[in-house]
Amino acid sequence: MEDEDCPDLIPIDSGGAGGAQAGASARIPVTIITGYLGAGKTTLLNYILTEQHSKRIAVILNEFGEGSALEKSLAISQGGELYEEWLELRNGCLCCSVKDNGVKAIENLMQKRGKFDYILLETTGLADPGAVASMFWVDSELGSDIYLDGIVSVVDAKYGLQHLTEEKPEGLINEASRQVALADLIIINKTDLVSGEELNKIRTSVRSINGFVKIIETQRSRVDLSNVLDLHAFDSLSGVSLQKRLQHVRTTHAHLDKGIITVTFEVLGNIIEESLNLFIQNLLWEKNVKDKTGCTMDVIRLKGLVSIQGKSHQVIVQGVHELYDLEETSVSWKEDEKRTNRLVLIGRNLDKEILKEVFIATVTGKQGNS
Ligand SMILES: Nc1nc2c(ncn2[C@@H]2O[C@H](COP(=O)(O)OP(=O)(O)OP(=O)(O)O)[C@@H](O)[C@H]2O)c(=O)[nH]1
Ligand SMILES: [Zn+2]
Repeated sequence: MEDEDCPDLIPIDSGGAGGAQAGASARIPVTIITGYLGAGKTTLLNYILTEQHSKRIAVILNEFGEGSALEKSLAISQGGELYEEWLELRNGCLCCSVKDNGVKAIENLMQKRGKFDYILLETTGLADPGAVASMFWVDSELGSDIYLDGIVSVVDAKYGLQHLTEEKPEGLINEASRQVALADLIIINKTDLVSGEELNKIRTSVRSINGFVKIIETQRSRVDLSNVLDLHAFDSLSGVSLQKRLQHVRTTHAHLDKGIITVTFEVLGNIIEESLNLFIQNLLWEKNVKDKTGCTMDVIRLKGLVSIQGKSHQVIVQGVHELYDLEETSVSWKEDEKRTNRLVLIGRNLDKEILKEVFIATVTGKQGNS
Protein backbone atom coordinates (compact mmCIF):
# COMPACT_ATOMS: atom_id res chain seq x y z
CA MET A 1 0.00 0.00 0.00
CA GLU A 2 1.07 3.53 -0.53
CA ASP A 3 2.78 5.32 2.23
CA GLU A 4 0.49 8.29 2.47
CA ASP A 5 0.05 10.60 5.38
CA CYS A 6 -3.31 11.49 6.73
CA PRO A 7 -4.25 14.96 5.60
CA ASP A 8 -4.33 17.62 8.23
CA LEU A 9 -7.11 17.74 10.70
CA ILE A 10 -9.86 20.18 10.38
CA PRO A 11 -9.36 22.60 13.26
CA ILE A 12 -11.79 22.05 16.05
CA ASP A 13 -13.32 24.88 17.95
CA SER A 14 -13.07 23.41 21.38
CA GLY A 15 -16.54 22.43 22.45
CA GLY A 16 -15.72 22.69 26.10
CA ALA A 17 -14.75 19.06 26.56
CA GLY A 18 -11.92 19.43 29.00
CA GLY A 19 -8.65 19.84 27.66
CA ALA A 20 -5.72 21.02 25.96
CA GLN A 21 -3.85 20.12 29.09
CA ALA A 22 -4.77 16.49 28.61
CA GLY A 23 -2.98 16.41 25.32
CA ALA A 24 0.59 17.23 25.93
CA SER A 25 1.86 14.54 28.24
CA ALA A 26 -0.79 12.02 29.18
CA ARG A 27 -0.79 8.74 27.35
CA ILE A 28 -3.87 8.17 25.26
CA PRO A 29 -5.91 4.99 25.64
CA VAL A 30 -6.67 2.86 22.60
CA THR A 31 -9.56 0.43 22.49
CA ILE A 32 -9.49 -2.17 19.76
CA ILE A 33 -12.92 -3.02 18.39
CA THR A 34 -12.91 -6.39 16.73
CA GLY A 35 -15.48 -8.93 15.63
CA TYR A 36 -16.44 -11.00 12.65
CA LEU A 37 -17.65 -9.53 9.36
CA GLY A 38 -20.91 -7.74 9.80
CA ALA A 39 -21.21 -8.31 13.55
CA GLY A 40 -21.84 -4.65 14.32
CA LYS A 41 -18.44 -3.02 14.90
CA THR A 42 -19.13 0.09 12.86
CA THR A 43 -22.58 0.33 14.40
CA LEU A 44 -20.88 0.33 17.80
CA LEU A 45 -18.44 3.06 16.80
CA ASN A 46 -21.23 5.07 15.34
CA TYR A 47 -23.20 4.70 18.53
CA ILE A 48 -20.27 5.71 20.71
CA LEU A 49 -19.58 8.78 18.62
CA THR A 50 -23.12 10.02 18.74
CA GLU A 51 -23.76 9.25 22.41
CA GLN A 52 -23.29 11.94 24.99
CA HIS A 53 -19.86 11.69 26.52
CA SER A 54 -17.24 14.09 27.69
CA LYS A 55 -14.42 12.62 25.65
CA ARG A 56 -13.01 13.72 22.36
CA ILE A 57 -12.67 10.43 20.58
CA ALA A 58 -10.61 9.73 17.50
CA VAL A 59 -11.98 6.82 15.54
CA ILE A 60 -10.00 4.84 13.03
CA LEU A 61 -11.95 2.62 10.71
CA ASN A 62 -9.34 0.18 9.59
CA GLU A 63 -11.49 -0.79 6.71
CA PHE A 64 -13.99 0.62 4.41
CA GLY A 65 -17.12 -1.40 3.96
CA GLU A 66 -20.36 -0.36 2.42
CA GLY A 67 -23.56 0.78 3.85
CA SER A 68 -23.13 1.47 7.52
CA ALA A 69 -24.60 4.63 8.90
CA LEU A 70 -21.30 6.11 9.98
CA GLU A 71 -19.69 5.38 6.67
CA LYS A 72 -22.62 6.87 4.85
CA SER A 73 -22.55 10.01 6.92
CA LEU A 74 -18.88 10.35 6.21
CA ALA A 75 -19.50 9.85 2.55
CA ILE A 76 -22.05 12.60 2.57
CA SER A 77 -19.98 15.07 4.52
CA GLN A 78 -16.92 14.46 2.47
CA GLY A 79 -18.31 13.98 -0.99
CA GLY A 80 -16.58 10.69 -1.62
CA GLU A 81 -13.06 11.54 -0.49
CA LEU A 82 -12.86 8.97 2.21
CA TYR A 83 -9.56 7.26 2.60
CA GLU A 84 -7.17 8.53 5.22
CA GLU A 85 -9.18 11.61 5.71
CA TRP A 86 -9.65 12.97 9.18
CA LEU A 87 -13.04 14.36 9.76
CA GLU A 88 -14.52 16.32 12.54
CA LEU A 89 -17.64 14.75 13.95
CA ARG A 90 -20.07 15.72 16.61
CA ASN A 91 -18.78 16.06 20.18
CA GLY A 92 -15.45 17.18 18.76
CA CYS A 93 -14.72 13.62 17.74
CA LEU A 94 -12.44 12.76 14.88
CA CYS A 95 -12.77 10.02 12.36
CA CYS A 96 -10.32 8.52 9.94
CA SER A 97 -11.02 5.85 7.39
CA VAL A 98 -7.93 3.93 6.39
CA LYS A 99 -7.13 0.78 4.57
CA ASP A 100 -4.88 -1.83 6.12
CA ASN A 101 -2.59 0.18 8.28
CA GLY A 102 -4.22 1.28 11.50
CA VAL A 103 -0.92 1.76 13.24
CA LYS A 104 0.31 4.15 10.59
CA ALA A 105 -2.90 6.06 11.05
CA ILE A 106 -2.27 6.23 14.78
CA GLU A 107 1.24 7.50 14.24
CA ASN A 108 -0.13 10.23 12.02
CA LEU A 109 -2.84 10.89 14.49
CA MET A 110 -0.35 11.35 17.31
CA GLN A 111 1.00 14.39 15.55
CA LYS A 112 -2.33 15.99 16.29
CA ARG A 113 -2.20 15.22 19.95
CA GLY A 114 -4.07 17.50 22.24
CA LYS A 115 -7.11 17.37 19.99
CA PHE A 116 -8.49 14.10 21.30
CA ASP A 117 -8.24 12.01 24.41
CA TYR A 118 -9.30 8.56 23.32
CA ILE A 119 -8.71 6.35 20.28
CA LEU A 120 -11.03 3.65 18.98
CA LEU A 121 -9.59 1.36 16.35
CA GLU A 122 -11.86 -0.92 14.33
CA THR A 123 -10.08 -3.94 12.90
CA THR A 124 -11.25 -5.68 9.78
CA GLY A 125 -13.62 -8.57 10.42
CA LEU A 126 -11.00 -11.15 9.51
CA ALA A 127 -8.18 -9.60 11.48
CA ASP A 128 -6.36 -11.21 14.33
CA PRO A 129 -6.74 -8.61 17.08
CA GLY A 130 -3.73 -10.13 18.80
CA ALA A 131 -1.51 -8.96 15.98
CA VAL A 132 -2.91 -5.45 16.24
CA ALA A 133 -2.62 -5.45 20.03
CA SER A 134 0.96 -6.68 19.79
CA MET A 135 2.02 -3.63 17.84
CA PHE A 136 1.30 -1.38 20.76
CA TRP A 137 3.50 -3.49 22.94
CA VAL A 138 6.38 -3.92 20.58
CA ASP A 139 6.55 -0.41 19.20
CA SER A 140 8.04 1.44 22.13
CA GLU A 141 7.83 4.81 20.42
CA LEU A 142 4.13 4.30 19.95
CA GLY A 143 3.98 2.93 23.47
CA SER A 144 5.17 6.17 24.97
CA ASP A 145 2.23 8.04 23.45
CA ILE A 146 -0.60 5.57 23.82
CA TYR A 147 -1.58 2.47 25.73
CA LEU A 148 -3.84 -0.42 24.95
CA ASP A 149 -6.92 -0.07 27.13
CA GLY A 150 -8.82 -3.15 26.06
CA ILE A 151 -10.03 -5.40 23.28
CA VAL A 152 -13.77 -5.34 22.62
CA SER A 153 -15.19 -8.08 20.43
CA VAL A 154 -18.61 -7.86 18.81
CA VAL A 155 -20.31 -11.20 18.19
CA ASP A 156 -23.27 -11.67 15.90
CA ALA A 157 -26.07 -13.30 17.90
CA LYS A 158 -27.52 -14.90 14.79
CA TYR A 159 -24.43 -16.04 12.90
CA GLY A 160 -21.84 -16.04 15.67
CA LEU A 161 -22.17 -19.74 16.42
CA GLN A 162 -21.66 -20.56 12.79
CA HIS A 163 -18.55 -18.38 12.69
CA LEU A 164 -17.18 -19.97 15.84
CA THR A 165 -17.64 -23.54 14.62
CA GLU A 166 -16.35 -22.99 11.12
CA GLU A 167 -13.57 -25.47 10.42
CA LYS A 168 -10.24 -24.18 9.26
CA PRO A 169 -7.75 -26.23 7.25
CA GLU A 170 -5.05 -28.05 9.17
CA GLY A 171 -6.57 -27.28 12.52
CA LEU A 172 -5.92 -23.55 12.35
CA ILE A 173 -7.91 -21.48 14.78
CA ASN A 174 -10.65 -19.55 13.08
CA GLU A 175 -10.68 -15.79 13.39
CA ALA A 176 -13.98 -15.65 15.20
CA SER A 177 -12.74 -17.90 18.03
CA ARG A 178 -9.52 -15.95 18.29
CA GLN A 179 -11.44 -12.69 18.58
CA VAL A 180 -13.51 -14.13 21.42
CA ALA A 181 -10.45 -15.62 23.13
CA LEU A 182 -8.60 -12.32 23.15
CA ALA A 183 -11.44 -10.05 24.21
CA ASP A 184 -11.76 -8.12 27.44
CA LEU A 185 -15.40 -7.41 26.66
CA ILE A 186 -17.77 -9.34 24.41
CA ILE A 187 -20.81 -7.65 22.97
CA ILE A 188 -23.32 -10.17 21.68
CA ASN A 189 -25.18 -7.98 19.21
CA LYS A 190 -28.35 -8.36 17.13
CA THR A 191 -30.27 -10.02 19.92
CA ASP A 192 -33.42 -8.90 18.14
CA LEU A 193 -32.78 -11.55 15.49
CA VAL A 194 -32.70 -14.60 17.76
CA SER A 195 -34.88 -16.45 20.24
CA GLY A 196 -33.99 -16.72 23.90
CA GLU A 197 -32.86 -20.26 23.30
CA GLU A 198 -30.50 -19.30 20.49
CA LEU A 199 -29.14 -16.50 22.63
CA ASN A 200 -28.40 -18.99 25.41
CA LYS A 201 -26.49 -21.15 22.98
CA ILE A 202 -24.25 -18.41 21.72
CA ARG A 203 -23.69 -17.09 25.23
CA THR A 204 -22.71 -20.56 26.45
CA SER A 205 -20.33 -21.03 23.54
CA VAL A 206 -18.67 -17.68 24.10
CA ARG A 207 -18.32 -18.43 27.79
CA SER A 208 -16.85 -21.86 27.06
CA ILE A 209 -14.07 -20.21 25.08
CA ASN A 210 -13.37 -17.30 27.35
CA GLY A 211 -14.13 -17.86 31.01
CA PHE A 212 -12.78 -14.47 31.97
CA VAL A 213 -14.51 -12.03 29.70
CA LYS A 214 -17.46 -9.82 30.54
CA ILE A 215 -20.42 -10.46 28.24
CA ILE A 216 -23.03 -7.85 27.32
CA GLU A 217 -26.00 -8.35 25.02
CA THR A 218 -27.17 -5.57 22.73
CA GLN A 219 -29.31 -4.47 19.86
CA ARG A 220 -27.70 -2.10 17.40
CA SER A 221 -24.57 -2.25 19.58
CA ARG A 222 -26.19 0.07 22.11
CA VAL A 223 -24.09 -0.34 25.19
CA ASP A 224 -23.34 1.71 28.26
CA LEU A 225 -20.05 3.42 27.40
CA SER A 226 -18.61 2.82 30.83
CA ASN A 227 -18.53 -0.86 29.91
CA VAL A 228 -16.45 -0.21 26.83
CA LEU A 229 -14.08 2.63 27.59
CA ASP A 230 -11.37 2.91 30.23
CA LEU A 231 -11.23 -0.81 31.01
CA HIS A 232 -7.50 -0.67 31.85
CA ALA A 233 -7.45 -4.30 30.88
CA PHE A 234 -3.72 -4.42 30.31
CA ASP A 235 -2.19 -2.23 32.93
CA SER A 236 -1.46 -2.35 36.59
CA LEU A 237 -4.32 0.02 37.32
CA SER A 238 -6.54 -3.01 36.93
CA GLY A 239 -4.78 -4.64 39.87
CA VAL A 240 -7.56 -4.55 42.44
CA SER A 241 -10.40 -5.33 40.08
CA LEU A 242 -8.31 -7.98 38.37
CA GLN A 243 -7.79 -9.74 41.67
CA LYS A 244 -11.54 -9.88 42.24
CA ARG A 245 -12.27 -11.00 38.72
CA LEU A 246 -9.58 -13.66 38.63
CA GLN A 247 -11.12 -15.26 41.66
CA HIS A 248 -14.34 -15.84 39.81
CA VAL A 249 -12.85 -17.37 36.71
CA ARG A 250 -13.44 -21.06 36.36
CA THR A 251 -11.88 -23.58 34.04
CA THR A 252 -14.22 -24.21 31.11
CA HIS A 253 -14.88 -27.29 29.06
CA ALA A 254 -14.58 -27.55 25.33
CA HIS A 255 -17.96 -26.84 23.91
CA LEU A 256 -17.12 -26.53 20.27
CA ASP A 257 -14.98 -28.90 18.26
CA LYS A 258 -11.28 -28.32 18.72
CA GLY A 259 -12.41 -25.66 21.09
CA ILE A 260 -10.49 -22.94 22.75
CA ILE A 261 -11.04 -23.04 26.48
CA THR A 262 -10.11 -21.14 29.60
CA VAL A 263 -8.02 -22.75 32.29
CA THR A 264 -7.28 -21.27 35.66
CA PHE A 265 -5.27 -22.47 38.62
CA GLU A 266 -3.83 -21.20 41.85
CA VAL A 267 -0.57 -22.03 43.55
CA LEU A 268 0.40 -20.79 47.00
CA GLY A 269 3.68 -19.16 47.84
CA ASN A 270 6.33 -16.86 46.46
CA ILE A 271 7.93 -17.52 43.13
CA ILE A 272 11.18 -16.42 41.59
CA GLU A 273 10.84 -14.09 38.64
CA GLU A 274 13.27 -16.01 36.42
CA SER A 275 11.41 -19.25 36.88
CA LEU A 276 8.13 -17.57 36.07
CA ASN A 277 9.73 -16.27 32.89
CA LEU A 278 10.91 -19.78 32.12
CA PHE A 279 7.41 -21.18 32.60
CA ILE A 280 5.85 -18.57 30.35
CA GLN A 281 8.53 -18.82 27.71
CA ASN A 282 8.25 -22.60 27.55
CA LEU A 283 4.56 -22.13 26.98
CA LEU A 284 4.55 -19.18 24.59
CA TRP A 285 7.91 -19.35 22.84
CA GLU A 286 9.36 -22.85 23.04
CA LYS A 287 5.89 -24.35 22.86
CA ASN A 288 7.18 -27.44 24.57
CA VAL A 289 4.30 -27.92 26.96
CA LYS A 290 2.04 -30.69 25.67
CA ASP A 291 -1.28 -32.18 26.66
CA LYS A 292 -1.95 -35.86 27.39
CA THR A 293 -2.18 -36.73 23.73
CA GLY A 294 1.07 -34.96 22.87
CA CYS A 295 -0.54 -31.91 21.28
CA THR A 296 1.17 -28.60 21.93
CA MET A 297 -0.70 -26.29 24.23
CA ASP A 298 -1.49 -23.15 22.30
CA VAL A 299 -2.00 -20.11 24.51
CA ILE A 300 -3.70 -17.10 22.97
CA ARG A 301 -4.23 -15.01 26.06
CA LEU A 302 -2.66 -15.11 29.47
CA LYS A 303 -3.50 -13.14 32.57
CA GLY A 304 -2.49 -13.49 36.13
CA LEU A 305 -1.57 -12.05 39.46
CA VAL A 306 1.53 -13.49 41.01
CA SER A 307 3.64 -13.15 44.10
CA ILE A 308 7.27 -12.58 43.23
CA GLN A 309 9.90 -13.12 45.88
CA GLY A 310 11.31 -9.84 47.09
CA LYS A 311 8.41 -7.75 45.79
CA SER A 312 5.96 -6.27 48.24
CA HIS A 313 3.29 -5.67 45.62
CA GLN A 314 1.24 -8.02 43.52
CA VAL A 315 2.57 -8.45 40.02
CA ILE A 316 0.32 -8.62 37.01
CA VAL A 317 1.12 -10.95 34.11
CA GLN A 318 -0.26 -10.16 30.69
CA GLY A 319 0.19 -12.16 27.54
CA VAL A 320 -1.12 -11.94 24.00
CA HIS A 321 0.17 -14.62 21.68
CA GLU A 322 3.97 -14.69 22.04
CA LEU A 323 4.23 -11.39 23.87
CA TYR A 324 3.96 -11.02 27.59
CA ASP A 325 5.04 -8.74 30.34
CA LEU A 326 5.13 -8.46 34.09
CA GLU A 327 4.22 -5.28 35.90
CA GLU A 328 4.10 -4.51 39.58
CA THR A 329 0.68 -3.24 40.66
CA SER A 330 -0.14 -0.72 43.33
CA VAL A 331 -1.73 -3.47 45.42
CA SER A 332 0.56 -4.67 48.16
CA TRP A 333 0.37 -8.06 49.84
CA LYS A 334 -0.98 -7.69 53.34
CA GLU A 335 0.92 -9.17 56.23
CA ASP A 336 -1.71 -11.71 57.17
CA GLU A 337 -2.54 -12.54 53.56
CA LYS A 338 -1.52 -15.81 51.97
CA ARG A 339 0.67 -15.05 49.01
CA THR A 340 -0.73 -16.79 45.97
CA ASN A 341 -0.22 -17.02 42.23
CA ARG A 342 -3.29 -17.20 40.09
CA LEU A 343 -3.09 -17.66 36.38
CA VAL A 344 -5.74 -17.65 33.68
CA LEU A 345 -4.87 -19.09 30.28
CA ILE A 346 -7.06 -19.06 27.21
CA GLY A 347 -6.13 -21.26 24.30
CA ARG A 348 -6.23 -24.66 22.71
CA ASN A 349 -5.26 -28.12 24.00
CA LEU A 350 -4.98 -26.74 27.50
CA ASP A 351 -4.94 -29.22 30.36
CA LYS A 352 -5.29 -27.68 33.78
CA GLU A 353 -3.64 -30.44 35.77
CA ILE A 354 -0.62 -30.62 33.49
CA LEU A 355 -0.25 -26.84 33.43
CA LYS A 356 -0.37 -26.65 37.18
CA GLU A 357 2.17 -29.46 37.51
CA VAL A 358 4.52 -27.84 35.05
CA PHE A 359 4.11 -24.50 36.78
CA ILE A 360 4.92 -25.95 40.18
CA ALA A 361 7.83 -27.94 38.79
CA THR A 362 9.25 -24.89 37.02
CA VAL A 363 8.85 -22.33 39.77
CA THR A 364 9.96 -24.60 42.59
CA GLY A 365 12.60 -26.33 40.51
CA LYS A 366 11.44 -29.67 41.96
CA GLN A 367 11.74 -31.55 38.68
CA GLY A 368 14.49 -30.69 36.23
CA ASN A 369 13.45 -29.25 32.91
CA SER A 370 9.91 -29.53 31.76
N1 LIG B 1 -31.14 -6.62 13.08
C1 LIG B 1 -30.04 -6.02 13.51
N2 LIG B 1 -29.16 -5.53 12.62
C2 LIG B 1 -28.05 -4.92 13.08
C3 LIG B 1 -27.80 -4.78 14.48
N3 LIG B 1 -26.63 -4.14 14.63
C4 LIG B 1 -26.16 -3.89 13.39
N4 LIG B 1 -27.01 -4.36 12.44
C5 LIG B 1 -26.85 -4.31 10.99
O1 LIG B 1 -25.84 -5.25 10.62
C6 LIG B 1 -25.11 -4.77 9.49
C7 LIG B 1 -23.62 -4.79 9.77
O2 LIG B 1 -23.31 -3.85 10.77
P1 LIG B 1 -21.89 -3.14 10.85
O3 LIG B 1 -21.90 -2.28 12.07
O4 LIG B 1 -21.53 -2.50 9.59
O5 LIG B 1 -20.97 -4.39 11.09
P2 LIG B 1 -19.37 -4.44 11.04
O6 LIG B 1 -18.97 -5.43 12.06
O7 LIG B 1 -18.79 -3.08 11.13
O8 LIG B 1 -19.19 -5.03 9.58
P3 LIG B 1 -17.85 -5.11 8.70
O9 LIG B 1 -17.10 -3.83 8.93
O10 LIG B 1 -18.36 -5.28 7.31
O11 LIG B 1 -17.12 -6.33 9.19
C8 LIG B 1 -25.64 -3.37 9.21
O12 LIG B 1 -26.57 -3.49 8.18
C9 LIG B 1 -26.32 -2.98 10.52
O13 LIG B 1 -27.36 -2.07 10.32
C10 LIG B 1 -28.79 -5.30 15.40
O14 LIG B 1 -28.66 -5.25 16.63
N5 LIG B 1 -29.87 -5.92 14.86
ZN1 LIG C 1 -17.37 -2.01 9.90
